[in-house]
Amino acid sequence: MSVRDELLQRFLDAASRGDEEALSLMLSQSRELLDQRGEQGWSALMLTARNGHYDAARVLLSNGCDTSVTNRSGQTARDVALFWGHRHIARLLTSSPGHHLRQLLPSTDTEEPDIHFNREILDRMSDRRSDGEWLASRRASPETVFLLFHALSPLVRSGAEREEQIKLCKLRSAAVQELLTSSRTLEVFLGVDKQQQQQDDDDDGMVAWFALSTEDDPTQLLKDKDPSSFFLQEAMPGLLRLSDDDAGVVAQARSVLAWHSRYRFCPTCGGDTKVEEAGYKRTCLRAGCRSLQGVHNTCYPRVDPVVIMLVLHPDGKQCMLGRKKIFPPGMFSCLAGFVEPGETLEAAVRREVQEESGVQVGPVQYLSSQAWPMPSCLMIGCHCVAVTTDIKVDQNEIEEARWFTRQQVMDALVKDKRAVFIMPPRQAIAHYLLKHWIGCNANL
Ligand SMILES: NC(=O)C1=CN([C@@H]2O[C@H](COP(=O)(O)OP(=O)(O)OC[C@H]3O[C@@H](n4cnc5c(N)ncnc54)[C@H](O)[C@@H]3O)[C@@H](O)[C@H]2O)C=CC1
Ligand SMILES: [Mg+2]
Ligand SMILES: [Mg+2]
Ligand SMILES: [Mg+2]
Ligand SMILES: [Zn+2]
Repeated sequence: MSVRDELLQRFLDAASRGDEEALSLMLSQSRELLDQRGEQGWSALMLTARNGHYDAARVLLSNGCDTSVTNRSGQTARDVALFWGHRHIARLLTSSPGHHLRQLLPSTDTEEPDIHFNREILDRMSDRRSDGEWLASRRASPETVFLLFHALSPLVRSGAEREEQIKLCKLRSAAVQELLTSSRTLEVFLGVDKQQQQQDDDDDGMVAWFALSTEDDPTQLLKDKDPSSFFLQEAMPGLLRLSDDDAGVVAQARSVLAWHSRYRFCPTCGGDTKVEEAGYKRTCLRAGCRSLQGVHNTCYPRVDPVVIMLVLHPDGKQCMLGRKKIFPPGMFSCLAGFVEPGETLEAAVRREVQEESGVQVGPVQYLSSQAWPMPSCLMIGCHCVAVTTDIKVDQNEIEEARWFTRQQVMDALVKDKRAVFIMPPRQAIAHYLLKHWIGCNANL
């Protein structure tokens, strides 16, 4: 008997005896044993089903075992369980493949999280974007709020309450008259204040917000404005210092402005473009350009979908986090990656995890999303369950990836002195994915 056959025999014997520990141990050393069949074409799962070993069958299932495999008589493990009267095991095997891994996913019936960049204090009123007259009246109103940007950085000042917090400078019509008429200014209509709108549904009472992006020399501009104001230097972590209200507005404004800065010319023919729909469209000026026929998505602000996922260990007690080289020392976060064309979210999660960590993923579950305006990502937050556990990182993308226990995540969350890693900041959806997983355990 070869070494391989001997190993398989030992594995099948453990299944016949219902020895869960031996099964787990052997699988952790050689996963390919999982669906292999012995002399009579019987797999380990069939043997647990034959002998009524419920827990051992669960161990095999939680490792991602294939329930559709048949023996030489064409019976599946479920058929075997029914034949020998083990109804509870038959029921276990009736559930869809991956059912047991699926049970490890946290519940999703929660409120939408109020995380950074996600708050919507403005009603975008897209139907007004082409109403030139109305826009002109809003531009002239003394109530209207103008946010100033230079090179995608908002004009801000230090917050009064907390030193680390910064506030958007909300300029009034009188302060931006010159900018409004300058050809070096780009204007985007952001919407109207929702709160104000509720109090007063008269059109003239609406407080409109605009973003103005200027190419003028910022030092010159600042001279005659509030001396304590400044253009925020680094988007990361600078934008994380905004209040939740301000962050939501910046997410919208910065993404649209970033699109303008990258799509100045028509991506279809390279021609000049003109800005329309209050900053929400760029139309090619070259007659006959293909982008003028039908709906061309390059004419509208772009969003890049990115999946971000907390990978759960099949034992349900650990999760995988990774480190990029650019992260602050000690910080570990969820893996993430751009969705590729022609890919579902689930496929993108499986591919990115496999690429970056070598781990294979089974069930995937969406939780919630976050706008991430660096420059225009939509973070799609998911939990997923791994079916393999050996980590082999892609050094180009990730410096290190590790499994962390719930306790280790808890310690990091409360910044306990025993913490072995630093959590991603509370403003990132990665933080929320971790917190949600921890919160779902009633024992903690
Ligand atoms: N809010 C949060 O908690 C987090 C947000 N993020 C954001 O998600 C983004 C994507 O995550 P990564 O791990 O960097 O993605 P990734 O794992 O797909 O790798 C990025 C690399 O892939 C290439 N790439 C492929 N498609 C691309 C596309 N459509 N646009 C740009 N580059 C593309 C580039 O070479 C890039 O350097 C980050 O840039 C970051 O802004 C990332 C982690 C946490
Ligand atoms: Mg990647
Ligand atoms: Mg990545
Ligand atoms: Mg990628
Ligand atoms: Zn064109």
